[in-house]
Amino acid sequence: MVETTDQPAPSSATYSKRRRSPTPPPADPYALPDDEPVYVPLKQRRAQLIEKLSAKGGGGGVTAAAEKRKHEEETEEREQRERDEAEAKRKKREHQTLLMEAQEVKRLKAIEDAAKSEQQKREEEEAKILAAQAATRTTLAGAEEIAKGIVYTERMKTSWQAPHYIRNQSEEEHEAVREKFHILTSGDDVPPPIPTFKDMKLPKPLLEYLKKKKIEAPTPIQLQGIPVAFSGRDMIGIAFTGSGKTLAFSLPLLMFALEEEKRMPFVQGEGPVGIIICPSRELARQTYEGLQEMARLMEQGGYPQVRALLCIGGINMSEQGQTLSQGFHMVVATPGRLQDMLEKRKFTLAQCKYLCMDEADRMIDMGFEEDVRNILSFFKTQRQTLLFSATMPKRIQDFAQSALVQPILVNVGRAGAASLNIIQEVEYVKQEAKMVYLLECLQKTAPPVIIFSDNKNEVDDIQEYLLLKGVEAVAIHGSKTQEEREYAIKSFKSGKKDVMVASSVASKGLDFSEIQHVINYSMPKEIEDYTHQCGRTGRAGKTGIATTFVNMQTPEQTLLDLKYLLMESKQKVPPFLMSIEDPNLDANGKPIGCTNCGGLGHTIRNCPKLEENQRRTMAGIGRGGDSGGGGY
Ligand SMILES: Nc1ncnc2c1ncn2[C@@H]1O[C@H](COP(=O)(O)OP(=O)(O)OP(=O)(O)O)[C@@H](O)[C@H]1O
Repeated sequence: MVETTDQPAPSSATYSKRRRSPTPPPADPYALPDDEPVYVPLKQRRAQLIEKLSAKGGGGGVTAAAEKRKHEEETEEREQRERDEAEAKRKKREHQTLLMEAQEVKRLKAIEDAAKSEQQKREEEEAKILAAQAATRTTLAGAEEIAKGIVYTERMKTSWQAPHYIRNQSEEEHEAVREKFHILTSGDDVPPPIPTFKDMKLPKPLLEYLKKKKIEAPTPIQLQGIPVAFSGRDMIGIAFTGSGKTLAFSLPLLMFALEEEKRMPFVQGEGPVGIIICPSRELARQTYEGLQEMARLMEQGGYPQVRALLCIGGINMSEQGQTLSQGFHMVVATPGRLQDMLEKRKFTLAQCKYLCMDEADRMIDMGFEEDVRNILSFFKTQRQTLLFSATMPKRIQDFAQSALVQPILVNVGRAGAASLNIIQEVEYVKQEAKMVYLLECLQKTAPPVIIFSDNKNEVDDIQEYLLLKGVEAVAIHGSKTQEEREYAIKSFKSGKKDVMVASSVASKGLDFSEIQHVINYSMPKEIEDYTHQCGRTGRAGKTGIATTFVNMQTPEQTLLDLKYLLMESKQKVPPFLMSIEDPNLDANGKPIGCTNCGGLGHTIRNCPKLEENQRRTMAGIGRGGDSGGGGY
């Protein structure tokens, strides 16, 4: 039967029984129409294709693998690129933060700086320069001590004591004595000053020796310095030129040597018990001769024999063969030769307990610092260390503290100031007129006269000129041979020659008796040199004259240093010096001065000494250039 289309409309029941398509889900507004192609991302499509191709196998497999590799590489590349970009962004952000931070610090500092006074700023700057200077210097101790971290903290002990009546005096009474002699001290338990040699308990032959030399009462540096040294204390002794420092450190060494010899006589290979290091050969010889003389007199007075060795360059050590073979108690040396002898094991410092450095500041400034450090490494035990000089800038004092144990500072007069016994005259002399004027200037006093020049050629020229004019003159400077130097010193000392022409360092510390007149043919750049040069006259309480030539070629800063030094030493200041204005005055109109060298006419920022030190470092100069004394 064929169903026809005119059948009645089905009932709902019938309708419900018919197969119908299921009810569609609620419409998704975002759903794609069924016939719309679905979007497959490229990555996925590629993967599908690769999969398909690899399923087919054969040659297609190779291509698929290559495709896959390529795809992986690309992915890797892209990911790396993304990582790099992220890192770059992070860095940029970080950099920006640092930059901002730095800008903020700068801004705050600017506010702080504006609030600071000029003086504070200057002080900070100077402290920086000083610290930079200090950083170039390392501890003044032997390499072994530094390596092993050995630091001595206890003072050396001796059996010496001040006489009972002095010990019983109050500290106020001791202070009154110091005040009377213008002695300043610092440090713990400073031994009392002793105003007579007898009360220092010196043996009779020594007292007689001093009397014979017309040394009746101790000078200020001696009356305080000798008790400090006798007590075994480390010390920095500062006193003006010609004030008797040599005796202040020679006497204690001699007494110590006698004590040791008495305890146990020295035989070959033993000793020394003490050394004195000097910056020049001449100065070493002078100190050695003084020690020898005192030792001889002691022996004649019934005390045991003590021997000294002179250890300087330019002499044949075998001349002292007997001393070397007998064992010796004391050594007076220049740093270079001493170091050489120690390295060659000619003797050791195993028993050495006393070390004195004369003109310690110059020794360090002249480039002997490393030699001194090497020498220190030969010490086997703690020693008593004494540093002496007429000038001792703070930087050297600070540096030296590292080598000293609870040191005592004994200062007579301001460090660097010239002796008050010298009349200092400054004369304006044109460069071309100097030589001729020199002859006239020589008439100011009777001989002996020393003329200083800072230039070796000039020293020779002056000597030649004077000889031509019939003046008995000798010359000394660093390029002269040892014989020439010895001849010059001997003939000048003995009075055979009237005038000595010297380069500035050549005769520093030398004690020529009764020099009447010092002529500074050119004003030294460093004011300390001026002090030392003038100090060749007016020694041991005598008076003397120092004449200094200046002219247009003398730097204004040097003239300012000179002006202040003259004012400090209560000298007449010529009007042309007086009229020089100081650009570095503090708020009270006082000179700021230099914390490095102590000169008052400049600040550390333009210190000639610093410049000279830098020049030396750059040039790699050690051992004092034209030392004239030839430290070695
Ligand atoms: N107490 C004293 N009384 C008189 N004269 C003395 C006294 N002590 C030392 N002298 C003499 O004074 C002179 C200078 O002494 P010394 O050479 O020790 O001075 P200095 O302070 O070392 O000088 P410089 O710093 O120039 O080296 C010497 O001739 C010395 O004999």
